[in-house]
Amino acid sequence: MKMSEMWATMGSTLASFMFLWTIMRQYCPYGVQRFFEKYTHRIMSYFYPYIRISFHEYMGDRLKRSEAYAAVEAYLSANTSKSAKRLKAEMGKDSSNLVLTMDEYERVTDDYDGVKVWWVSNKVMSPTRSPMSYYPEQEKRFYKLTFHSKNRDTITESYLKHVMREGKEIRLRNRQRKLYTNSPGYKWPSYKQTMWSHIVFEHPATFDTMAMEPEKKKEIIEDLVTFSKSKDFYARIGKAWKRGYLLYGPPGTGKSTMIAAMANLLAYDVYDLELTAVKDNTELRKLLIETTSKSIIVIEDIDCSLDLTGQRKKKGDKSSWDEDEAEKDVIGRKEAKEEGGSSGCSKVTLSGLLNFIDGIWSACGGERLIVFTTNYVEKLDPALIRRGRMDKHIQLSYCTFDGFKVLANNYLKLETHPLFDTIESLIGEVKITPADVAENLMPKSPLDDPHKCLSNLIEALEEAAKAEEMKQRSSHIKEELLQQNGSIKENGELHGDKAMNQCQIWLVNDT
Ligand SMILES: Nc1ncnc2c1ncn2[C@@H]1O[C@H](COP(=O)(O)OP(=O)(O)OP(=O)(O)O)[C@@H](O)[C@H]1O
Ligand SMILES: [Mg+2]
Repeated sequence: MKMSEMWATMGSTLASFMFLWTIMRQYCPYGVQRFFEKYTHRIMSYFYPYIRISFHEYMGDRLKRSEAYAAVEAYLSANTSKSAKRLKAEMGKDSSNLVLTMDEYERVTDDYDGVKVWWVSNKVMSPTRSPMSYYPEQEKRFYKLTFHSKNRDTITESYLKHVMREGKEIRLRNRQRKLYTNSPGYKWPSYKQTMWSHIVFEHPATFDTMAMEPEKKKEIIEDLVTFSKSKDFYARIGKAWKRGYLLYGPPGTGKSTMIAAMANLLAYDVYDLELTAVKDNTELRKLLIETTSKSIIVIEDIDCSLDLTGQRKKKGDKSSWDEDEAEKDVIGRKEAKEEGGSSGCSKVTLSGLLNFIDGIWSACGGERLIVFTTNYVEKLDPALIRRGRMDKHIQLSYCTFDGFKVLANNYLKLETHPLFDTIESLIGEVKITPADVAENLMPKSPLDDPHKCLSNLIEALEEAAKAEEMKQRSSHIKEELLQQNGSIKENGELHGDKAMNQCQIWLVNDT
């Protein structure tokens, strides 16, 4: 057979198939269509020099969107949306910019190392399998990649990896970060598979707006950035890619604010784990498995979460701040949680929590920070916070002059002011939290200028200094009285109380 005759035969066979196919699509039931489609493709593939790869949005019965499809979508939206003529517009992550992607049935070309490929965005209608479904058919979207068979190796071994890597990076950059909670306040719909519920994470805190010593801030930022870039290092040393942070200090010193700043620095999601709402260790593990990488798992106020505090009831504990206040606060918080009705039913144990942090399951996912916060670090079980579990311990403390300058810049846009000297000398003498400084710097009316706000702060500092002095004098007098009575050892409590009453009377008369 001559060459020209062969082409003619092939052409007419293909034309017949195309004609048959068109008729089939219009008049035949879906099953018959699928049968003919299958065989048409087989015959065509003998003559067709191109290879096609499909990326379906949903594979089989899986409810989860295919990651490969999402990566291709992101890649095409960034790389080829300029050449596409029909585009879809969707709201971007901060609801202010539009993201453009290829519209259905649109076709674009891409060039990779001199190799040309074609992408088509497509969809088919297929019958729904669920008898409960209201709709008889459902849309199935997919992207189809076409390339010449001579470039098979370049595309399958290199180009597709490039598309996946770039697509995932674009998705990470563009995604809306989420704040997850397992709080029982949310009612889980029965069909919901996950125990986490989420909202968009939009906390404005950054390390720039955090009031703390510049060197400490720099050290923490470097630690975090190094961690986020250490995938290979962790793999080499055979350790799961995660890091524990313990943030401790008095209330209002910025522990929660720092978690938000960490999440913003690394662009991580935040999982706020309410331990008292977790039924038992199994549920805790389930929650852990459901967390994704690039995230911070937070357990706030770990000391009051459960009975994990070991030495809490030990007498004579010295805490870094007022111990009476501390004791009252622990009990107060614990009671408050119990009133909420959840604390009583949790069976999570210390060993369950330790397993959560560094057990075998904690390695799945990778690139995760685990952060505990507490007001009472010395009351925690040492096993819980030993290095290796909580790798970095960060103390957040009362406001320093450096911290004040950051807040003055945040709240009043001031870098210097004649009243700064007074504040510098006062702030070194008193214990005032950044939260209190911030509150004083906040203008209370439209008429409040920076001078007025700084004067408010000076007033608060002077009051705090006076209170501090009173406290010191009273404890000094108390000590003296106890020594005079010489009965500290035998009956310290009774004499101590009497002495305290006496000294309070003297102080009142004094002032
Ligand atoms: N170091 C800080 N830098 C900037 N702002 C701070 C800082 N500390 C506290 N603040 C301000 O005070 C408010 C309360 O701080 P935050 O909730 O972070 O304190 P906390 O240490 O978590 O307290 P708690 O122990 O009661 O949970 C924040 O909204 C923030 O505006
Ligand atoms: Mg907090």
